[in-house]
Amino acid sequence: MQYDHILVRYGEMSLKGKNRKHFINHLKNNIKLALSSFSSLEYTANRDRLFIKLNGEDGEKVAEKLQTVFGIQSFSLAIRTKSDIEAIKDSALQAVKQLYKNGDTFKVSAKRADKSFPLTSDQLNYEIGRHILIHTDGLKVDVHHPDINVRVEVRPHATYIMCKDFKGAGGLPVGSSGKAMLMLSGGIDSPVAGYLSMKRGLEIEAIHFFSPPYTNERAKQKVMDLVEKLTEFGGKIVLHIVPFTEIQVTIQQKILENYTMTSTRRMMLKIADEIRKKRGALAIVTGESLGQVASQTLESMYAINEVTTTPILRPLISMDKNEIIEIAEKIDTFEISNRPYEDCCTIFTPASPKTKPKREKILKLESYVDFQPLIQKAIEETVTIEFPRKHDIQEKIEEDFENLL
Ligand SMILES: Nc1ncnc2c1ncn2[C@@H]1O[C@H](COP(=O)(O)OP(=O)(O)OP(=O)(O)O)[C@@H](O)[C@H]1O
Repeated sequence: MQYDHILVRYGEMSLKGKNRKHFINHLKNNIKLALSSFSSLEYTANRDRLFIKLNGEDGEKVAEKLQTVFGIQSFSLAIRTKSDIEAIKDSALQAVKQLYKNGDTFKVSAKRADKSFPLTSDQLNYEIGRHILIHTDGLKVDVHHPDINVRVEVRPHATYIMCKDFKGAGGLPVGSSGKAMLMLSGGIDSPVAGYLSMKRGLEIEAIHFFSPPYTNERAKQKVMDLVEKLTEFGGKIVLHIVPFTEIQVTIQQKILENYTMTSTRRMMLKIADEIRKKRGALAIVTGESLGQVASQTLESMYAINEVTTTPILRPLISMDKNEIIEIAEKIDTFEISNRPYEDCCTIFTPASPKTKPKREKILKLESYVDFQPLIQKAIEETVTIEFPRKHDIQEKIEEDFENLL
């Protein structure tokens, strides 16, 4: 007997009383997007579960994709049957027969969402367990550490039998906490910051500052590949590529050398905030971690942050570099970030940037330069790209189709 459904258990959001519907809708849409290459799937959701009908799609392959979707606590491959004790016993037996090997142990964990069902959960455990024992060889009961846990959920319209469970990605559905702008360099940290904000339910739009000819097309491609990778955790991501050369060159020419880095960061933040307003987001996310480099001391953050009152979210603030790298490896961005193409900050970094810049001093230094027209021009010339790009989806569908043949 083949698995014909996947039963999804919601994560933390099931705690959030009034917002539940809103969370479930986001989750359902995100799941549909993540599984869009499996065209036969059908979805239904209720207050505590989401059901995916496989309609012949490969359950294991669907499960692999589902594991990256935030807002899922766990999910199981399931067999759906009638809510009738004989049908349940028979399906449970078939499910176990597919899985067990000689010497394995099992237990039955039955739950009734339908309290009018004539047997209690304990009676169900007993009846189903007995049936399995009678009709198999070399299988024993172990209620504490079984090799196979046969979960049975009796619902009013059907019963689901599950022996194969998967851990979900946890967190909240992307988009359910609103939208923020992610300042994305080509480095290791900012993609990880993006991933962690998505985990807490934020939809992100990425902003990258690009300084041709000082930075080349491959540096831009690296950022696009990072965005593409992040879409695996939450569907669509818009990337804004801001031409930054004129501003950086002006800073080099007009600002005291050891304050150029502070000024560069301030200009980036100002522009990011303007784009944020246009795009209707409520926060800016960065990959800063306290004390990691000159621009990330508390004094630097104080001087840089002065340009906006918008909340700046720094999910990595308390993390050590090796902890950040561990996540980057897990989410598969580390290798992309490690490609050798430099971004605009690396190239323009002064020999000895001020680690404790003074806010008053940078304000004074910048007051001699009219940055506003340059900022406006950079915003007007910003290029916006949506990921995953349409042709990527088409290619993916074609690739999957070829694999089927
Ligand atoms: N070219 C850029 N475009 C967009 N955001 C940037 C750029 N450079 C830096 N940032 C933002 O500023 C943060 C701090 O950058 P910085 O270069 O000081 O630190 P980092 O530890 O090297 O960060 P990362 O590994 O993300 O590059 C980055 O995490 C990112 O959010």
